[in-house]
Amino acid sequence: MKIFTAQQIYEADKSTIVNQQITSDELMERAATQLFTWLHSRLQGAPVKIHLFCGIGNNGGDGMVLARHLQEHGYLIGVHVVTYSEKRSQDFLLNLDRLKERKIWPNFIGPNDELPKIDKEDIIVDAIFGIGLNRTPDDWVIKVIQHLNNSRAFILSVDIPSGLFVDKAPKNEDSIVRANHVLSFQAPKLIFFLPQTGIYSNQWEILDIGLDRDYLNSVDNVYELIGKNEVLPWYKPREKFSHKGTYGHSLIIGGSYGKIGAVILASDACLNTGSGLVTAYIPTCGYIPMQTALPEAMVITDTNEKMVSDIQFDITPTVIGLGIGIGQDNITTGALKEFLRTNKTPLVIDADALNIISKNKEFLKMIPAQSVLTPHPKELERLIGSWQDDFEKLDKAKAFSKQYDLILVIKGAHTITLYNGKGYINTTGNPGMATAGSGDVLTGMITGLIAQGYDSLRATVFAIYLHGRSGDLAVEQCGYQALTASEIIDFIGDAFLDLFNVQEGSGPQEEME
Ligand SMILES: NC(=O)C1=CN([C@@H]2O[C@H](COP(=O)(O)OP(=O)(O)OC[C@H]3O[C@@H](n4cnc5c(N)ncnc54)[C@H](O)[C@@H]3O)[C@@H](O)[C@H]2O)[C@@H](O)CC1
Ligand SMILES: [K+]
Repeated sequence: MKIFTAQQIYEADKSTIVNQQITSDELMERAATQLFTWLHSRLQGAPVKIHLFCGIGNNGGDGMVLARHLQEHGYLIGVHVVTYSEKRSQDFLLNLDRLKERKIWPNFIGPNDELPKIDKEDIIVDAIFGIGLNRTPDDWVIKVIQHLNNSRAFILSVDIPSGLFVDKAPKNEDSIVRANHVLSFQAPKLIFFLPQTGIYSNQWEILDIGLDRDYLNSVDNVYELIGKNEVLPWYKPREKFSHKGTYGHSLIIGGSYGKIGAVILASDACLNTGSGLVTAYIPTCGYIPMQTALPEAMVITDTNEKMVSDIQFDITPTVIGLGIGIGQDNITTGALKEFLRTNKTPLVIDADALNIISKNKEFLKMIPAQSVLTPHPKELERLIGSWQDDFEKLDKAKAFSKQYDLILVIKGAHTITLYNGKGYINTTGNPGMATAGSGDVLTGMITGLIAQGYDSLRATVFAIYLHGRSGDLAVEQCGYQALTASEIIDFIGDAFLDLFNVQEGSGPQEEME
């Protein structure tokens, strides 16, 4: 599902008006009627007080239309207009008049006015600012926003929580409405998925307001939301006359004394994702545990007992997963340098291999093009430097990925894969997956898909989806706290099966938890 910039949404708005031969007022009516239908189907006429806080732009206009429909259906409403500017939009004014015609007199709030009393049992509709916000609201408007947040009433935000920008980071966190629920028009917004701004939308939902399909389909979007609908077409069915060689040979290089488990997890995940063969390359201390824990995997041992010291093997792997549990000893750093100097096989690089590379940036040029890097936030910072906010992080990460022609994964609640100037935002997964070894499992899964012939970008995005889905299915059985990396592996098969389950799923249309 595409994610659009504010500019693209305004363009879609315009082309809808032209191609569907409607007025902007009719489009607003359509959007706000959807808001009303949503609310009405849940409230069923309940005598709860609904406070509508409206701005003076089109977001406020939506609020005005909603107020009219609510009043026509007998709801108990209070309409408050936050008059933060003289430049009121035409459609706002039109709908203000329509309210007045129905003898509804809004309460106009200016800089020095007393704020209305809100009970915690009331409902607030937040239609102060939408995607048109272009600077931090004035201090008195921030006070109004704080008043809403402090009321403890349920807040329903129209389009986005007021105070958030669509394409940049907010400057003052007090200036943002903390929405319990957001009804967003037509398409999800990037801010829902970034850690700094996502916290303001507890839940979000998309209302399809029928914007021009042709225009939306033709738009070149930077970010895409990845759910089942996006990954399912990529799935490669197994051929009847295939054999294990058809599905590639993955080599997992890593491990050190005390960290052999990481390689076991990655290798196990790799096998469960469908890699035809898996070989682990580990220090000798790991030989027995590895062979015992995972009889399906083959093992090549380093000459060093406790760490990887000299990477030598006589197999021809399809892909190599590198760095899990490998440590950062100088000996291992030297081995990594030697290995990278001659290696031509695509890599999936994780954990301490990333840390070693961060300390030796000259190694970056030796990584084969379109290899995959899977840093967690600290590792990412070591690679690309620090950032001011999530938007700068994305820009820096995109530039890094372009510079070295690498696929860069930004792990988080919504893991984002960056490549070639584009970003793929994952929708599966849950906080139970923030657990030891979860990343090793992901590395094994990405490696396993590349082994089977998925191109590196699709393999990465698909594996991240499946990894999250495995975690979501696992958590239903064991709960958040008891979810371990091994449990995630146990559910990889179910995550594959779930791709073909049409009743359930984790499409991006679903509400967030
Ligand atoms: N584009 C679409 O598809 C549709 C948009 N609609 C609504 O229209 C909204 C966008 O409306 P607008 O573009 O009028 O913008 P907003 O209603 O978000 O903001 C109002 C205006 O205030 C001004 N402003 C920005 N920051 C300010 C600040 N800090 N202090 C004072 N004034 C400030 C700007 O001129 C801005 O246009 C959407 O979020 C949505 O709710 C809907 O009516 C349905 C159709
Ligand atoms: K809003």
